[in-house]
Amino acid sequence: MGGTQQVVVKERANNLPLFVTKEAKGKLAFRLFSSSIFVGICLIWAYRVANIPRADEGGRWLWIGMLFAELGFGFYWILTQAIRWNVVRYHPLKLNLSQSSDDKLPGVDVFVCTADPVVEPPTLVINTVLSAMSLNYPPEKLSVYLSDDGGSQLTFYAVVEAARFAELWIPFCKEFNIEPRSPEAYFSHGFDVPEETANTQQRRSIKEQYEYMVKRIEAVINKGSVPEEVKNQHKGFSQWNCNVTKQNHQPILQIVVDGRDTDAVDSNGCRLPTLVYVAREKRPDCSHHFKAGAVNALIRVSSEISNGAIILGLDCDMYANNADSIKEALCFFMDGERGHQIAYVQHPQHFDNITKNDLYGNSSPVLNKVELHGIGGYGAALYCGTGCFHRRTSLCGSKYSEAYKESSNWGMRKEDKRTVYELEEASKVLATCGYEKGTQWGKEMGLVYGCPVEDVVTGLSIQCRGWKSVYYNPDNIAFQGVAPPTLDIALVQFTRWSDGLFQIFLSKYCPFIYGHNKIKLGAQMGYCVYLLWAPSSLPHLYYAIALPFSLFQGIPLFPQVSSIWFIPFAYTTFTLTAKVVTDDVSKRYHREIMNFGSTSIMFTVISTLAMVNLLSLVGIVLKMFLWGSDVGKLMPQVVLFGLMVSVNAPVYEAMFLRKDKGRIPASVMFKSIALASLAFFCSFKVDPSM
Ligand SMILES: O=c1ccn([C@@H]2O[C@H](COP(=O)(O)OP(=O)(O)O[C@H]3O[C@H](CO)[C@@H](O)[C@H](O)[C@H]3O)[C@@H](O)[C@H]2O)c(=O)[nH]1
Ligand SMILES: [Mn+2]
Repeated sequence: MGGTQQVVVKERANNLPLFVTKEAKGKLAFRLFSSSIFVGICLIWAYRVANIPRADEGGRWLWIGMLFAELGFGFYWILTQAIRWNVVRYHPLKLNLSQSSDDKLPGVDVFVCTADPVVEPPTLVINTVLSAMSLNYPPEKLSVYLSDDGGSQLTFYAVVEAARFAELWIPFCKEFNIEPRSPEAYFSHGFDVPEETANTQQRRSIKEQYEYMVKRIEAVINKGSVPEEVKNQHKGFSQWNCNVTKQNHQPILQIVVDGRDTDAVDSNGCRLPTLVYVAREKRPDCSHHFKAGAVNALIRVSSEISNGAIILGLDCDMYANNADSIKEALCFFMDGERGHQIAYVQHPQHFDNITKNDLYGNSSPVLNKVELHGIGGYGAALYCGTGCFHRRTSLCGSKYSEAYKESSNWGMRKEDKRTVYELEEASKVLATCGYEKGTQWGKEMGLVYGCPVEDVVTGLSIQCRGWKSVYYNPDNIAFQGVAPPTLDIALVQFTRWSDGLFQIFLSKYCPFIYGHNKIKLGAQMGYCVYLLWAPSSLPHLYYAIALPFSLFQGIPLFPQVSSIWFIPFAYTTFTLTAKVVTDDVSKRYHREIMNFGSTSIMFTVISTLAMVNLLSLVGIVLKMFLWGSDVGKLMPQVVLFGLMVSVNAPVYEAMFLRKDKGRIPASVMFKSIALASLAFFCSFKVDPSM
């Protein structure tokens, strides 16, 4: 081949597309179906408005309430259509990327956040760290940072142990190409190979080493402090003087593995990735902004040490499952045509502890498999906090510009001649409390402060600076986390999210205002599906309350089955989402039985509603059988009501039948019976005609 020809071939290889976009199947069918539902909704609204009872008729206010509830349902439904209308999927073309050489690849910094050694045990944290260190990527371009908001030397001790174990674990992972890359997940899933191969022997030996390490760490945790002889083995421990507490300490920072060091090698003699432990400064009089503050400190610290152009953020329980996830993400960022527009690539949150029936609805299949693709179709994938690859520049506040297309010299890393000590001291300054004063950190730079769901609002502000984002949900799951295993933890999490998301809607970040002319209308609507998640519960609540009362008082709220007006109602299926339906009666989460067991106010609400339904049911049955009352004209309500009562079955069971510790406590039960009876008999007085 002549010289010119060679150049042409090379150029073409560089210009190969690195990802493709595919539209979801069945788009037309969906759009037709969706339009027909819209017609149904309009008919329901028309029916409600046209049939409002006169002031002298019963049930006027109940009816007007229904009108508002159905307007609410309908508008929310319209918002949800925005994220189903245009579902697209992006597919990376990894083989095309592998045609460009390693030295073109950008540096990648992985951030792992932990906050408390009790709630988030150090062995869990180091499994995430180890899984990140062993990702398939050139080690001299990979750095892992652990942010420890617990400021705990127990966690630091576990990290020191993990660094040593990494020397065995990384070559093992790469030699046998195993997945998942978290040792705990790998060994606990029982990958038993029948015949004695080199792999089995080596696996057994590494498993032993792993278990031995876990034992050592647990012994130290049980003791509550690190023994003197262990402390003497690593200079890092000297940073914990007697004044260090979780809320009050100087910045603590230790480069545990220095990736520049040619002597930092694994058992095969290959270089190790950089590993850094950071506990940013904490002072009682200085707000630390939770995870957002921790991530922003890491952004600065990492810019001093490795300055990777790509940042992967992981919660401490999200281990890497797919070993090639970095290269897949790079396909999006490095695509010659569109890559320069992309600020981040978000993976869904997957959990490895989901039970068969997904008792608390944690796996959110509609969200992960449809909606997030749908909003991603507008180039506006949500940033969900964990499992997300960011471009450093866009995360640090820069505006998008076409000029990025020309200037993508990813591979460069500046030569740094400073000693580890000098580097550590320079980095500590960036992790002090005072550093952010008077700067744009927490506003235009880094993660946005002041909202419990800092991630979503940060993603929105990045998009409003002109960037695009990609949602990517590969079959080979990239990251796996831990879903809340009890109902109250799950509810607290949902409350924090729905509350925080609604705050965004009410703030200056409301997508319709903040995103106006900056992101597409469909994306604005899509954001609002989540931001209005909390108020969207109000129409549900109204249905749950109005239905039993109206039924007991004999007020029809729906057209009779024989009426033509019944058709649109039957078509829209406004039933309550049956997240709690399970007939399993075993005790623990893995045996899939609901765990109430606490006196949380949320359980009082749930059981009071269930009691209102139950009392009405008793009332209706009495009316029918004792007084021979005709419930024919109430048929649609009776059906809906029957569904509602059956959805509540686990609640009745937990109140009256169960004896285990997960039952609804007696105090909650009595409270809810009292409240429900009160509400019930008040309504009884209001309408003496029944
Ligand atoms: O002061 C804090 C508090 C939390 N974290 C870390 O933040 C992560 C998420 O906290 P967690 O308690 O697990 O909350 P989740 O509800 O599971 O988090 C989800 O929701 C958050 C927004 O509410 C996102 O930031 C998370 O990425 C997302 O996984 C964990 O790694 C924590 O260690 C800190 O580093 N510092
Ligand atoms: Mn979590």
